[in-house]
Amino acid sequence: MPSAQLIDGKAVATDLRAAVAARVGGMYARLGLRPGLAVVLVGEDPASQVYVRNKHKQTEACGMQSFEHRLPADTAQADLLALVARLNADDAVDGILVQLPLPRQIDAQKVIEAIDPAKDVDGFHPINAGRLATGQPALVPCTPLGCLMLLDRTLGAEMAGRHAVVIGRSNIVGKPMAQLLLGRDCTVTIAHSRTRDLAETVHGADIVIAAVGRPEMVRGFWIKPGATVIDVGINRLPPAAAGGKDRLVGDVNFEEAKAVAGHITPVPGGVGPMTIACLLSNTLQAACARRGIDMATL
Ligand SMILES: Nc1nc2c(c(=O)[nH]1)N[C@@H](CN(C=O)c1ccc(C(=O)N[C@@H](CCC(=O)O)C(=O)O)cc1)CN2
Repeated sequence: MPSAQLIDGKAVATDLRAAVAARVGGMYARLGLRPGLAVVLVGEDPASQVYVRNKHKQTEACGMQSFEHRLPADTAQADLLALVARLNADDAVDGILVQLPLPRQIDAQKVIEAIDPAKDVDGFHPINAGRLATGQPALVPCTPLGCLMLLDRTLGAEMAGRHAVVIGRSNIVGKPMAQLLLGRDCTVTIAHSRTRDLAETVHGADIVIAAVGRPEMVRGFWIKPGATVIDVGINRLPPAAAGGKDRLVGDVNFEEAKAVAGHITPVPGGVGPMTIACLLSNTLQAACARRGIDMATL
């Protein structure tokens, strides 16, 4: 049985963090400036706590300033908006990220729209979404940006003219991913939970981006032989055997798909590590843009 080549997101993320750290070092040596990233966590969601801790560690490891703000789960929306306003006004802060999901009493869209678009390192603000959609320079959401970097390394110019199917239409992954693929001259289909004949649609794809949030939904027989499969899903399942550990699986049935695909990302170790590496890259980009520094000169 042939087996797909694994796309090693962990290794690509390590390279990207090293490239960011080198430029941050250059910025400090020449200008005495360190980019600053503020991360806000509301509540105690266990997965979010891990992601925020990793963001803090990796931000400091690449030489940037990390400002962490932890608020209780019952924080009022007005208090979170007041914190965002303070971070917008703080010149030491180049990037602001409010960790999602937020507790129910807070309207996430209102919070996203309160962030200064120049500091919106998540790329979720409508200004950045609009810039991406119209082909202008933008801060791009980290997970789809990470997927694009993996595709650039795997397929490069071969992406042009290929049929890409994005499964999922969220503002965070599906929609920006489709825009990025259009930017690489792919023919793009956005599929979602209401798509009829999803298996058949996916079977026509040279590139599959699975971002539905349903464990192992994409089956091996859906995949066109030789296709490139990028799995964005991170689903935690109970242990296979009593006393074991939780299992992390993607939105793709990995064992089935790897027998058919040409290239595939694993879960864990595929798209996930790229998300934080791209956040650091976006923070450096925001710091340079805000201060009129040409990043290429660092
Ligand atoms: N404001 C935001 N909130 C959230 C985002 C985001 O981009 N901006 N994305 C996700 C969570 N996330 C970062 O915040 C994230 C998810 C996964 C990983 C990662 O490294 N995953 C590992 C597995 C780690 C594990 O054991 O859980 C992997 O896939 O190898 C990093 C960051 C939702 N919220």
